[in-house]
Amino acid sequence: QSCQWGYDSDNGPEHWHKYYPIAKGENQSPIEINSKEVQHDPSLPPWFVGYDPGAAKTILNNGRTCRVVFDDTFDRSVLRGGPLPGTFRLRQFHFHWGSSDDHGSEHIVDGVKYAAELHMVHWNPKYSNFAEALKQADGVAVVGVFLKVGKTPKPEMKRILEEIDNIKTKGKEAPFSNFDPSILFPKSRDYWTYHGSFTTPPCEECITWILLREPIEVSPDQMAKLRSLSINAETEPVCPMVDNWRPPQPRHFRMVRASFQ
Ligand SMILES: NS(=O)(=O)c1ccc(C(=O)NCCc2c[nH]cn2)cc1
Ligand SMILES: [Zn+2]
Repeated sequence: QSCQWGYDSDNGPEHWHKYYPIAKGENQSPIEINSKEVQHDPSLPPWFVGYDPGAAKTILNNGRTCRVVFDDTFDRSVLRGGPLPGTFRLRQFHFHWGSSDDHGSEHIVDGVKYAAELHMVHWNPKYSNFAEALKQADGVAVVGVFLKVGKTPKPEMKRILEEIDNIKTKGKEAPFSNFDPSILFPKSRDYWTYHGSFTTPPCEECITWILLREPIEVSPDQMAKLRSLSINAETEPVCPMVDNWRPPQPRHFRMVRASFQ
């Protein structure tokens, strides 16, 4: 189907606006973070999470990313504080990564592209559901964590990467229980925050981004494992799931605030 968006030259980020006009909006994500231009705001409060490991449900390959889904039918796993008005419910987390270790993140910091970027997606329960929340400017909050390649594997990634063998192709899903995603956070809580959008179509401009300054470190083998996912269904020719990132979008008149000095 021609409007099936993706990351190839014929359906990638340069084409998205044809079916999803918001993609050319003035509050699009990702963006480049330039330390010299951020507004240091010491009054920005710390953010907190209270995640219930029992809320984890499944891990799936949707043909574009590897996503872990949580029960968000009540305030079971929540994010609050920081720039947010009230508590936001954790719905899912997923990743974006490159075809090699030198690129793959969506946000770029002072010219640095990380190998991957983890997005923890939360929505504002003052709206009746996620579909309603994504129509509101304060509807969604995403915590972004950069993945940097180093020698030491991140043991907390083990569970996720072990499941990958069961969800190699598009549409595959496996049970994924008893997982507290806060173990994936780095030590520091320092963050940048700005108002933006989904980095995938329809690119609604409903997201308060909270980007953690400190990357987590993963090993080359762990990155290779992510790259062993395929975008095709089981019956189709193999097509590796790599480079599922959107390039930076114009910042326009948006301010990026830093919680740290
Ligand atoms: N990369 S990201 O910005 O964190 C992000 C987070 C969540 C979604 C998502 O849940 N998409 C399906 C539901 C939907 C969105 N808009 C209309 N339906 C997409 C991208
Ligand atoms: Zn994402």
